Amino acid sequence: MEASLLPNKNKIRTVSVLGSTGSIGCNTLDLVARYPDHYRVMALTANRNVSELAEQAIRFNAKMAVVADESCYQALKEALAGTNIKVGAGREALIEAASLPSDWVMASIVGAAGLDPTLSAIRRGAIVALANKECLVCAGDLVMKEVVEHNATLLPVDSEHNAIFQVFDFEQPEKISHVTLTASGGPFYQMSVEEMEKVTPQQAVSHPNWDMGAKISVDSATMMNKGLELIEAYHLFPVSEDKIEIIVHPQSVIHSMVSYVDGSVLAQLGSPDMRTPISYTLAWPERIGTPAKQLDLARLGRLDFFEPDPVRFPALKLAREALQTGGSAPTILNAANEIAVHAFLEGKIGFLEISRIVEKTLGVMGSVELKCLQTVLEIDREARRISAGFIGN
Ligand SMILES: NC(=O)C1=CN([C@@H]2O[C@H](COP(=O)(O)OP(=O)(O)OC[C@H]3O[C@@H](n4cnc5c(N)ncnc54)[C@H](OP(=O)(O)O)[C@@H]3O)[C@@H](O)[C@H]2O)C=CC1
Ligand SMILES: CC(=O)[C@@H](O)[C@H](O)COP(=O)(O)O
Ligand SMILES: [Mn+2]
Repeated sequence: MEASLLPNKNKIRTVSVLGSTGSIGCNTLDLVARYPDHYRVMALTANRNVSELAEQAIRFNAKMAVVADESCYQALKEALAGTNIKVGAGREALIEAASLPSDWVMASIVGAAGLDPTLSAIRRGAIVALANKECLVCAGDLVMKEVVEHNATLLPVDSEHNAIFQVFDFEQPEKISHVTLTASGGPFYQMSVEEMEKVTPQQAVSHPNWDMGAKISVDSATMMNKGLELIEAYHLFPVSEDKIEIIVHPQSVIHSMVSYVDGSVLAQLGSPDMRTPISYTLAWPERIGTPAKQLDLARLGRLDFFEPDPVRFPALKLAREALQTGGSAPTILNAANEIAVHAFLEGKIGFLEISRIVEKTLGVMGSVELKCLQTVLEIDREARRISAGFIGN
């Protein structure tokens, strides 16, 4: 039986948050802070944000705080001087943080950089709340194999996958006709290609419904986010690629749906606040209260749905084709996308170049079988090198 969060059962769940200074990390700690009798923090990690990490580590009395960027080590050491908090920096320290024996780990580092630490948590059989979708996109088969081998529990945090998880009948998957991922369409859903040509990073990170980190916000704007989520859903749930549909639903109220052979459609709804899906994984298998606003459907009045437009949003097609191709194609897609999004955020390329660079990189690199993690890391590195070569060309 898992740790109980019901009053009087008095069992504390220890938690580590990888990527604690980000949007998901801060929302996770916001919930943890609301239940001081139920949760204790073990490890917290960031990339470079020393001041936020140190403040969190002190506030939650963490056992360990780690920055991925080694040049930030001294600053973190100084910020935590006089405390008992162990300080670390670099990849090895990140893995050490993930390996501390917490019951529950939030995997919320952005990008493929989260793969190694997430695997460390999986390999010790922890309950892993997975926000870091890129690690499933670049190494889904290998990650899921390790989950089974190490008897880890993987709980989807991504709002769509968390929704599906809540309504998916794992006892009879053959009775599922298809699953439908909802997409907001992002900030540019009404724009023409000509208009999208000129959008700025600031416009792209202004998501209409969700408050998220810069990278995923740009992914939502290109709709690559939904492409990554298609691949994520394929690995998380026992459904084939052709049974995963995408529909644009601009209000982000229905977070996703599962359709059954008898015509029933089960959906999870809620106001767009990540504390709802995070709480579902934090308290799992129970539920806890969150400050997310209760839905007021009468006030909302209407819910809209559209077919996605593959011409203005080519990323969707690229991701589906990469999943169909299999092997290393999704790894290449993910790495090239990370490089292109970063270049866009730095003002080096235009918005429409993001998908073009991903397409060109996939065109140059053929797909190979992903036999082991080493191959994933090599393909990831090569795709980053090749896609970086397209920037400015
Ligand atoms: N935000 C959301 O609502 C949702 C996010 N997700 C997914 O969750 C993940 C996190 O997203 P989000 O919280 O928005 O991202 P943020 O950019 O807000 O936060 C990312 C976190 O990862 C850390 N980080 C960044 N780069 C590295 C690195 N190279 N090595 C180690 N740590 C690093 C950051 O540290 P620092 O602060 O020092 O830079 C920060 O703590 C992504 O995979 C995203 O797709 C999924 C669904 C919803
Ligand atoms: C909150 C969350 O899960 C994001 O992935 C969100 O879904 C992004 O919105 P889009 O539907 O615009 O991609
Ligand atoms: Mn999502």
